[in-house]
Amino acid sequence: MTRAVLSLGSNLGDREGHLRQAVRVLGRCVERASGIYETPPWGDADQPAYLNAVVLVSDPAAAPHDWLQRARAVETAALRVRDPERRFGPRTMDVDVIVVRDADGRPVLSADPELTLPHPRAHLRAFVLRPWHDIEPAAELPGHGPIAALLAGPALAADLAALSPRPDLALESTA
Ligand SMILES: Nc1ncnc2c1ncn2[C@@H]1O[C@H](COP(=O)(O)OP(=O)(O)OP(=O)(O)O)[C@@H](O)[C@H]1O
Ligand SMILES: Nc1nc2c(c(=O)[nH]1)N=C(CO)CN2
Repeated sequence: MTRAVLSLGSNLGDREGHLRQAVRVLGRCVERASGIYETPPWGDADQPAYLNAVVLVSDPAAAPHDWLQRARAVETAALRVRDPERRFGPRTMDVDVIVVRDADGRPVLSADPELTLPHPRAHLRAFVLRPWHDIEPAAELPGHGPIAALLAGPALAADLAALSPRPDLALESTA
């Protein structure tokens, strides 16, 4: 049994459609989904704005690496093409595994480059922490403390101010 926090991002094509497709592909393991934010590109400014969201997922049968496999399946479903020249470049779909917790709620720690846990850049990314905080306000990022404190700190203030909630969009169908 593991639970995970997954970050979803898209800045090419039907961005909202890609995020909604991600939720569909992840299926019944999605426990909670955040609202959608419009966010300026991080790490490589010369690309369109992203839509970002976060989902909390759980599965009695999933090991930590299964979440990476599922993340890749979601990216493949959105026909993501990797550009080796642009590490943080544009993409139809990006799914990052932010944290994984075991059945007792303990965080899984990993230095494996294939699956580093927690995600090594999550603490720098308002586009991850803000939607995550909306759906799990008391969450902690192992090694960095409460996400509420990270969001209140000076390092993320400018990025946070540049995020725009998109209440006109939703991850899950309300029909
Ligand atoms: N926690 C993690 N979540 C997702 N991918 C990870 C993680 N830890 C390591 N990786 C590895 O990172 C590699 C690059 O993934 P990807 O192309 O999605 O990176 P990126 O989205 O460009 O950058 P970033 O990981 O900073 O968001 C993948 O091969 C994957 O195995
Ligand atoms: N705003 C924003 N910027 C990014 C994102 C993302 O999801 N949102 N993903 C990236 C891939 O590493 C690089 N930059």
